[in-house]
Amino acid sequence: MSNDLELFDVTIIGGGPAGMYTAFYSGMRDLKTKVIEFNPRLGGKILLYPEKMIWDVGGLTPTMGENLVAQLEQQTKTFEPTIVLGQQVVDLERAENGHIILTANTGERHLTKTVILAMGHGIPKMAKLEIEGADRYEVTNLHYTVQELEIFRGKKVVISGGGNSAVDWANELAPIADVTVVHRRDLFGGHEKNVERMKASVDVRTPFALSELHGNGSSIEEVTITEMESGKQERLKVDAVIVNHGMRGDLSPLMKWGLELQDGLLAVNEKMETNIPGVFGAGDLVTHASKVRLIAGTFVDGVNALNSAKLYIDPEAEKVAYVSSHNERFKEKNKKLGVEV
Ligand SMILES: Cc1cc2nc3c(=O)[nH]c(=O)nc-3n(C[C@H](O)[C@H](O)[C@H](O)COP(=O)(O)OP(=O)(O)OC[C@H]3O[C@@H](n4cnc5c(N)ncnc54)[C@H](O)[C@@H]3O)c2cc1C
Repeated sequence: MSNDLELFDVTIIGGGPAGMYTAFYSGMRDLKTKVIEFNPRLGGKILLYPEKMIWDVGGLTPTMGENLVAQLEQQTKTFEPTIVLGQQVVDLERAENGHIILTANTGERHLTKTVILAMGHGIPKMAKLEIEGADRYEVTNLHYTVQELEIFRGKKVVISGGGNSAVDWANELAPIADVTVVHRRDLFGGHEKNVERMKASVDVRTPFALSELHGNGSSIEEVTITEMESGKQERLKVDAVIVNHGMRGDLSPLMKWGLELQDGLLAVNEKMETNIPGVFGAGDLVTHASKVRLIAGTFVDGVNALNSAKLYIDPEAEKVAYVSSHNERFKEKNKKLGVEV
């Protein structure tokens, strides 16, 4: 059944920051590696915020999302892993010899000794604004992501939502636009510093919900916001509305594959092992006692998952890779960079 397929040591499902960095580290540990990503390009959720500044990745001064994706992509390709784009893995089964066969939505099958699941929240879909007829404005001034900051310059922008993304966009837009944030609770998600910065620089309306859109047929001109308890309403003039009500992904295939979830996420232990031998998890997808739900956290998960995969394949292997300066595989590469080793 699987004789015709090329065997890989590690197959990583998901090409976001967790999957990309894990592929690089897999090369450092000399494993034959494949990455399968549903989207036509690598980058994961960072592709949703190409122009946002990222401040909290160690060793990186503030970097735009798209630049971090470019750097990660370059690093991912260091050891020339096989990268498969545009395929969603829909099935995972064990072959008779213990290897694992993955099947994609295209029907293509992939054979591997181990799997690292780095699927974030599955194929993410933005939670839509639950106001009738809102979808007609999606082609004009109702936005679910911010691809380009400049289009909001000098505009009256209402942001609906109170999570990380809403706070981040409010801060990014504050210097160039007149921003009002509408949120149904008083508490906001995200770093405390960012929340403080937002409160100091934009108009924050809580506890309010966006309840009506008033348009001229093609674009929104005003919105009604309603106070949660009193029902008191206000109308605000707007040039653009940004909705950040979170993302909904579908992780139900994981259960079909026999994987255990906890709080809707993939349950892993401190070695990033799932309940299925040879299958590991990393990144936003997983939950464990010391999970850090940030890009930096995905890197640590990825290293631990990969080291566990290495030991699964070869129980005699070193537990971790040596630091990169001691890695044989970098000697040639250092020479090409003109660096003495
Ligand atoms: C607006 C916003 C701003 C943020 N800002 C920051 C910040 O400043 N600093 C920070 O540290 N973090 C930030 N984050 C969080 C950060 O982006 C995530 O923690 C990170 O992207 C998680 O990486 P990941 O690889 O685990 O998952 P993801 O980035 O979600 O990538 C998962 C990938 O898996 C793919 N996939 C899913 N299912 C399948 C399948 N079945 N088959 C094939 N492919 C599949 C998806 O298409 C996706 O590309 C922000 C998030 C958002 C939304």
